[in-house]
Amino acid sequence: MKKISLLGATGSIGWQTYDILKEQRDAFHLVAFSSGKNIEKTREMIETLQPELVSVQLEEDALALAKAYPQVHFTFGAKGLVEVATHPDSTVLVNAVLGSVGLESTLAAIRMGKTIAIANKETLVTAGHLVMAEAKKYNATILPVDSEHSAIFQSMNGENPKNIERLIITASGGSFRDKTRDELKHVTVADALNHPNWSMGAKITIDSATMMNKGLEVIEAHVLFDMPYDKIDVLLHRESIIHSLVEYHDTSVIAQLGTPDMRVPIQYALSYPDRMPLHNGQRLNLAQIGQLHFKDMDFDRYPALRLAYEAGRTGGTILTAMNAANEAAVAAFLQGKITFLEIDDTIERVMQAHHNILVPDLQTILHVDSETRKIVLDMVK
Ligand SMILES: NC(=O)C1=CN([C@@H]2O[C@H](COP(=O)(O)OP(=O)(O)OC[C@H]3O[C@@H](n4cnc5c(N)ncnc54)[C@H](OP(=O)(O)O)[C@@H]3O)[C@@H](O)[C@H]2O)C=CC1
Ligand SMILES: CC(=O)[C@@H](O)[C@H](O)COP(=O)(O)O
Ligand SMILES: [Mn+2]
Repeated sequence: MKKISLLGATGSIGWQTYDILKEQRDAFHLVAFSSGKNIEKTREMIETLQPELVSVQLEEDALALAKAYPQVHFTFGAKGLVEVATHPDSTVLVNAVLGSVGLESTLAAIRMGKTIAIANKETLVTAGHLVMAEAKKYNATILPVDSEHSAIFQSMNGENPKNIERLIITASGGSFRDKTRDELKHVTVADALNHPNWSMGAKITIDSATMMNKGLEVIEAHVLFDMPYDKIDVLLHRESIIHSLVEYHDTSVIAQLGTPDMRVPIQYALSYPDRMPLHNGQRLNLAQIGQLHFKDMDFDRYPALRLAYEAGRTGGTILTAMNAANEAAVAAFLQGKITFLEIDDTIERVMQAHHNILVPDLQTILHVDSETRKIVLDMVK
């Protein structure tokens, strides 16, 4: 029985993790979870899985829940995320919280030697060097949940990493893949949230439309698999059936395929190195699909991907600045404060003005993160 802590339980990844935990009660037990402001889902998860510890974003919600569920311990805010991540009984942390807010709790769990199943890519982008160094120091295993990185991880199974020629990360192209850049001037939030293949949280769906999601994923791959940026390519693949590929020196290419269902990489990270049947999983029928499509990436069409490669190759606090600028700009777009094309412009302006620090410590990263958010708030008001 693996004992699990879960951050971001009420989100898209968190709720799909809940789906797995409900179906696999003999294998997994949820001891602690965090949610944000969605109290209805928080209550459902408490009643179904009966954890010992729950953290919510607001103190008033924690107090109200404590009255309703006296057998559960409640906490809240940033310290609540750390308490859930470091619950003494859990050996695995699933980090499915949104944004760089997940960084400190991840580091705290790593320092306890826990296995980290990480969906929260912003943590790896903003402080990848710290996360991986601490994981090495404390012998903590980091397992990818992001579909592309799970695919790469699975395609590297049993292989010697020194034989890898390059990683090929697939990209669906997002909500606006059939539009020219000129046609993006007047797109709406509702249009942007309409992803062709995946049902995901709002922020990552917008990232997918700007291609910043792929930019974050290139950096995430560099961090997780220790690959140089000139050996990480992005390939447009409309159907999201091939989740990513690894090419080897002998020209062999190994890929992982499947219907687009995030429960597959979530469950694989939980059951690793074993596999389990997936409840109501839809099997891949390639004959029925008929054709798969591929296209080279166009960096002029998707400048956010170019910016991410630039930040990745530079390294240092520019990664934190880029990530925080993106988080703040996407939030501003979702609130109707800026247009879709202003997301890229905002990130580029922040990056151009940034004074880079090459090997930042945690305090520097947290400072750059909060200062960048203030700069963007000022730019968009
Ligand atoms: N969705 C997907 O298919 C994929 C997502 N990912 C990554 O996984 C992570 C989560 O994405 P997704 O599930 O889509 O996001 P969602 O927005 O759907 O969920 C985010 C979760 O984090 C909680 N949360 C948000 N802000 C805070 C905060 N300040 N303090 C505490 N909790 C907070 C939310 O709580 P509440 O809703 O209760 O307010 C919710 O539980 C992201 O890093 C994303 O890039 C990676 C691959 C695929
Ligand atoms: C499901 C998942 O892992 C997302 O990150 C997904 O990759 C988004 O799709 P695209 O960014 O390829 O549009
Ligand atoms: Mn992904």
